[in-house]
Amino acid sequence: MANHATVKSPPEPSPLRKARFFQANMRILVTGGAGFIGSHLVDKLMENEKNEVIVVDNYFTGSKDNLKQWIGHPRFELIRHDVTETLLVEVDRIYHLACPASPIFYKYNPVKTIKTNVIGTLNMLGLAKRVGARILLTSTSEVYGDPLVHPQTEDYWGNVNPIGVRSCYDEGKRVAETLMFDYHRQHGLEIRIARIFNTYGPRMNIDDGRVVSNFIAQAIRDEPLTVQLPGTQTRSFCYVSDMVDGLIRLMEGDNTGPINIGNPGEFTMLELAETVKEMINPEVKIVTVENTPDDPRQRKPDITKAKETLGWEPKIKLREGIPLMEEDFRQRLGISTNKK
Ligand SMILES: O=C(O)[C@H]1O[C@H](OP(=O)(O)OP(=O)(O)OC[C@H]2O[C@@H](n3ccc(=O)[nH]c3=O)[C@H](O)[C@@H]2O)[C@H](O)[C@@H](O)[C@@H]1O
Repeated sequence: MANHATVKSPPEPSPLRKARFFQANMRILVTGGAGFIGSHLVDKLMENEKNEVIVVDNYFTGSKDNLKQWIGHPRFELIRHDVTETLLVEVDRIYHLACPASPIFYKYNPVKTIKTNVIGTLNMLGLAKRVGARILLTSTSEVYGDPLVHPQTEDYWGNVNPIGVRSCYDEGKRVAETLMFDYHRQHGLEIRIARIFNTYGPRMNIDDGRVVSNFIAQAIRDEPLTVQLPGTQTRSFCYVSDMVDGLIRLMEGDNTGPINIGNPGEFTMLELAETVKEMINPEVKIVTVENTPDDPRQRKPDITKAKETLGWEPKIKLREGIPLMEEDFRQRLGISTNKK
């Protein structure tokens, strides 16, 4: 038998060995990641090349448009999914944001809102337990209801109407917090709870219905700014990049929370209207309109805990944030300036 194998060429490496697999250090799920805060959080998480980000969203208030910069990116996945249904994905971190946040939208289908907060959070906790992920819930300043303590500290238990039109959201988030702590105590889950105070910035839905987006859109469209009565009610507005920074610090720190994340700069709604008028359209009218039931009269976060445990405090003042949002709204509305 002739031996033909005189010169042996090395064996071809298998296609699997040639392929360069992406190795994520951290696989992160963001529920509600196509929404306003969610999409800014995704932008920040994607900056880190070691992160792989999976977004689930049902697009009720979120939009693919907010994530168009990432669609097709090898470290990014987008899944149309409603958190009231179960989900199984292998992840290390879960940022659980999914829930409509604007009163108009969360009151539109209150039963669905409470299902999202209760069943949605149960499903995400079940997932966290199964895959051993750390989970962060974005709760809300609304858990304080119409607060009798001012500013609000995390140990204040709140003043919430359990049967009011806002309770699908307020009580829903309160149950979500309870579930988080029960899973923590009963199953040893790693949990984080952020209590988010009114947040604003680019990508808010133009017809979202919340006050900053309403006033900015109205000023640009030259329509009267609608201050809901009495106009002396207060809110404290946090710019979205500060919020995202706080959420990531909370997730990666070692305090479970709850921790208030918000900007303590407090304004009445009349002051906000005057500020928007002065900065965007000095000619625009300010009118007063009826309010909705159970509107909290005052709200301002005490952020001592965030400062001490996360080394976090907001950087962007309202007067710095408004022009950034104005620019985004003008682009989307296709209105360059008010003055002809
Ligand atoms: O913006 C947010 O992050 C919060 O928005 C809502 O809370 P709320 O404070 O009621 O938000 P807005 O609807 O923006 O209302 C704020 C105040 O502005 C007033 N408002 C609203 C809209 C408007 O056109 N004019 C106006 O004066 C309302 O009466 C209220 O007193 C949600 O319930 C919170 O969960 C969410 O975190």
